[in-house]
Amino acid sequence: MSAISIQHVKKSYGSLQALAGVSLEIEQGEFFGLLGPNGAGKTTLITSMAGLCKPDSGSISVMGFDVQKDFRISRRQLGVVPQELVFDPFFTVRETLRFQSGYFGLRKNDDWIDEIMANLDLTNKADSNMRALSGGMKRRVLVAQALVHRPPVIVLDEPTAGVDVELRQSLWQFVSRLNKAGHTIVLTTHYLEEAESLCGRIAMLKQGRLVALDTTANLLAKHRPAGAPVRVLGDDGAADLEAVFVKIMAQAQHE
Ligand SMILES: Nc1ncnc2c1ncn2[C@@H]1O[C@H](COP(=O)(O)OP(=O)(O)OP(=O)(O)O)[C@@H](O)[C@H]1O
Repeated sequence: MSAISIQHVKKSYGSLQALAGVSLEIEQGEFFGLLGPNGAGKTTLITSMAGLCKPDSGSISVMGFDVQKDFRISRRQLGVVPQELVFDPFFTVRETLRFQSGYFGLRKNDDWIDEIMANLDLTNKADSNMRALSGGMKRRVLVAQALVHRPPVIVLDEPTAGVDVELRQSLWQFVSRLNKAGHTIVLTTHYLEEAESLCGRIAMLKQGRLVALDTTANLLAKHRPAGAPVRVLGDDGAADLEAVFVKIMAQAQHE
């Protein structure tokens, strides 16, 4: 069974086609990258996976559960870290996480909440009000919120936008650990060096269409600019994937 199965998904907003028929299987245990320029349809696809946006046609299942027909159980399989900073300013961090646990019917979740907070360096902010936190701290709480119900699949929509180096590193260490523990990770990011070093497989979207889908290693090998030296993945921290991305997007323009 795939972690996420996307079949022929189409979605339009008025005359704008945000998803033009996307099919994609993400296997359990993958660290999967969903890349594409602004407006490519990444967030629309993610909100559709979470059952929060209803495709015009096609279907999506998460861990075998259809997101429309089995909304509640499929939603439990998924932890989504949204792109926008959404929070209730009157709750403390701990209250926010308890409230989120309650949303999933979980009581007595404090041990896990403590563990998540410790991993995200939030412990000393546990009793701070959300409105008093910096943007980066709020983002950590969003990540924590996505994890309270221990979902097997974790989707991160640009989690490192506007985040400092330290949080990025601790966030990636934590997410990598979750991946090693068996969680499936789906990541969208505009930081291609992050995708290159973290993701085993990558899909690229452009104007609602899938224009590339392969392992990161294959994408790098196949689309390497002619004459460029072959390098070990990530050996100097340079974003080779950026050149690949630009090339694939330019090719897609002419199709
Ligand atoms: N609620 C909405 N109403 C109208 N148009 C929308 C809505 N949500 C998204 N769109 C449009 O659908 C297209 C895809 O948007 P989406 O947010 O999925 O792209 P994205 O790949 O996540 O972009 P970004 O990298 O900027 O976050 C865009 O052209 C966007 O303007």
